[in-house]
Amino acid sequence: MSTASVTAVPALELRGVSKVYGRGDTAVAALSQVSVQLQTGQMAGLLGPSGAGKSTLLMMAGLLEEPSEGEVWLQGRLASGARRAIGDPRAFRRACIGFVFQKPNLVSFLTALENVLLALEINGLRGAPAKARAMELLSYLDVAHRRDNLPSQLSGGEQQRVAIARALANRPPLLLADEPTAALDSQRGRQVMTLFHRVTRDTGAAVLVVTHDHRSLDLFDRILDMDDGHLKERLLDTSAAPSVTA
Ligand SMILES: Nc1ncnc2c1ncn2[C@@H]1O[C@H](COP(=O)(O)OP(=O)(O)OP(=O)(O)O)[C@@H](O)[C@H]1O
Repeated sequence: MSTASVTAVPALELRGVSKVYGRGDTAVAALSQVSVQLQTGQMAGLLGPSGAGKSTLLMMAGLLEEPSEGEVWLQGRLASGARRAIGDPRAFRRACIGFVFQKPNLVSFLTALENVLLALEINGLRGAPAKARAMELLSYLDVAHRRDNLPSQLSGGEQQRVAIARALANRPPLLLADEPTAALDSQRGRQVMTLFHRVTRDTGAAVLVVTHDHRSLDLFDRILDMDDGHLKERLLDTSAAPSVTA
C-alpha cells in the first residue's frame, strides 16, 4: 500500500488577496495580501473591529466581488479573474456557495416551505423531490412545523433557520455567513451558531462565519482575526470540547 499522504483540496483558498475601493486620495485598502485556506468540514469564525475587512473578505470568497490583486480558489479551481476555471461565476455561486446574512431576507409573500422550494427551483429541482428535500431541511433545522407560515409570522430565530435551510438547499460545499446572529438574543444566537456547527459536522461543508459574538467562539474549529485589512489566525486551545446541546 502506498504511504504517500493525500492532500485534501481546500474548499476555499485565498492567495495574496487585496482589495482597494476607490482611487487616489480616497482609496481604501479593505484587504491587504490575505492568504488563507479553509478545508471541508471546518467551521471558521472571522472576527475583528468594524471596518476591518470582514465583509469584504466574504464578498471575495463568495464571488460577489473581484479582488484587486491575488486569487480566489474554490474546490481546487481558480474562481477569480479572467483565467477563472469555474465557468459562469453566477451559476457556480448558485450551485456551490450558500449565503446567510444578518437579516434573513426571506421572500415576504412566500411561506417558509416556498422560500426553500424557490432556492431548489432556481437550481432545477421541482415537484415531489424538491418538496421532500425542502421538508427534510426544515425538519433538520427544527422549523418544519412552521412550513406554512409567512416570514412575518415567524420569530427572528425561526426566520434565520429558514434562511439557513434555503442556503443549504443545494448542498453547497461552502457556506458563508455574515453576522447571522447579530439580530438575535444570546440564547437564540447560540442556537443558530450551534446549527452551523451541526451543519459543518453533518454535511462536511466548509463554513465561514463573520461574527462579533464572542460567547459562541467555543463552537469554531478556527478563529481568524482581521484588523485593518490584515488576517491572522488565532491559536486555539483544542483541549476543551464545545457544548453543543444549546
Ligand atoms: N463598496 C465600498 N466602497 C468603498 N469603500 C468600501 C466599500 N465596501 C467597504 N468599504 C470600506 O472597506 C473597509 C472594510 O469594510 P468591510 O465592510 O469589509 O468591514 P467589516 O469588517 O465587515 O466592518 P463591519 O464589522 O462594520 O461590518 C472599510 O473601511 C469600508 O469603509
